Amino acid sequence: MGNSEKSDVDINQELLKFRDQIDALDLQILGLLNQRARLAQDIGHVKAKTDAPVMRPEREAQVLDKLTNANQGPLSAPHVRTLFKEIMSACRSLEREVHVAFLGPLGTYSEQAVWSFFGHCVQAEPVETIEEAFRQLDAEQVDFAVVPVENSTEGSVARTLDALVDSHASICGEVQLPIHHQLLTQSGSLQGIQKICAHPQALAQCRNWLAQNAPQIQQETVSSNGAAAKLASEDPTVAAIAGQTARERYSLKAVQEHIQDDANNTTRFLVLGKQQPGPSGIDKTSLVASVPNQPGAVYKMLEPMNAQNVSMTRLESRPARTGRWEYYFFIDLQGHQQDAAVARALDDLRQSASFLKVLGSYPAAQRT
Ligand SMILES: O=C(O)C(=O)C[C@]1(C(=O)O)C=C[C@@H](O)C=C1
Repeated sequence: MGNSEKSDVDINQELLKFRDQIDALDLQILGLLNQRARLAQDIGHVKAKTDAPVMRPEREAQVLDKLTNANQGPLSAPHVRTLFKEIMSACRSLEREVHVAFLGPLGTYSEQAVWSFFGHCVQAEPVETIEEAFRQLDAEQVDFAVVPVENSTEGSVARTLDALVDSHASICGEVQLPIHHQLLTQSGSLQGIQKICAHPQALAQCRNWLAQNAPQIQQETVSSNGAAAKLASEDPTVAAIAGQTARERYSLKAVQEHIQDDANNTTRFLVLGKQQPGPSGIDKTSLVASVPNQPGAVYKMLEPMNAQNVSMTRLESRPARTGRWEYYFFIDLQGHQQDAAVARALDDLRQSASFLKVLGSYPAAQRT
C-alpha cells in the first residue's frame, strides 16, 4: 500500500513537470497567435482601402497546404488543418465579420459544411430553401452561401444545379463532408422511444441498421436532419437520425454513432460567393455548357479537354427546361481557368457550345 501511495505521488510530480512545460508553451503560443492576429488586422486595413474581399479561399488553401506539407508530427495532417483553419477563422473575423447563408434549419449537414470551410468565427445564417440562399447572395445580404450539390449515394441536387445556371454567384470553394449519421435521443438510450424521425434520405441511408436494431419502432419522415433533432430535443419519446452538429446544437446523446449502411457516404457542398478566387495550385474549374441538338455535338464539346490534356472529374447532364430535349452539361475540370491549358480548352469550347458559363475556379477540397 505504501508503495502504491509513493508511486501516485511520483506520477503526480511527473504530470506536474509536464504540465508546467505545457503552461509555459501555451503562453508562448498565445503571444505568437496575437502577433499573427495583429498582422491580419494590418492586412484588413490595407484591404479596407480598396474594398477588397476579406476572405481569400485561395490564400487559406495555400496556407493549409504549406503547413501540412511542412508538418513533421506527431500531429496528423487533419489535426494541423483543423487547428489552423480555426486560427485563420479568428484572424479573419478581426478584419471583418463574414456572413454565410446555409440551407437550414440549425443542425443540418450544411451547417456542418459551413464550420468545416470557414471555421467557427463566422456569422452563419440558416435559410429555408436553396433558392433563398442564392437570392440572399445575389442581393448581397450575405458574403457567401453554402448549399449541397451532390451525394455519393443519392446523386445530384437538381435545385442547386438549376439555380447555378441563372445566378450571378460564382463557386469559390467546395466541401466534401463524410456523412456520419447518429441515432440521437435525450437519454442516449432507446428506452421509451416511440418513433424515429429523420429526413427521407437519412432513413434510406440507414435502412439496414434500423431493420436489424430497431425493427419495432415507427419511422416518420421530416423535412431535414436538423428538424428531426429539434423534435427529439422537445420530446423524450422521439429519436432522431442526424449528425454531430445537430447532436451538439440540441444537446442530444448518441444511442449509436455511424449507423449509415455505406461507410463512405459523402456529400459535396458548394461555397458560393461574388468573388473569383485566384489560382492556389490545387484548383478545380466548374462550368455549364449546352450544345446544339445534333449528332456528334457532345463528342465535339468534350474534344478540347482531350486536346489540351485537361482532366475532367465530373460530367452531369440536366434537362435545359426549354421543352426541346436540350440538356445542360455540368463539367468539372482539374486546374484553374487562368492556367494556360484550361484557358485554351475553354476558348475552344466557346466555339462549339451554344451556351457556356464558367461557374468558377476554386481550391479543390482537401481531407480534414
Ligand atoms: O492573407 C490575407 O489576405 C488575410 O487576410 C490573412 C488570412 C490569415 O489569417 O492568414 C485571413 C483571411 C483570409 O481569408 C486569408 C488569410
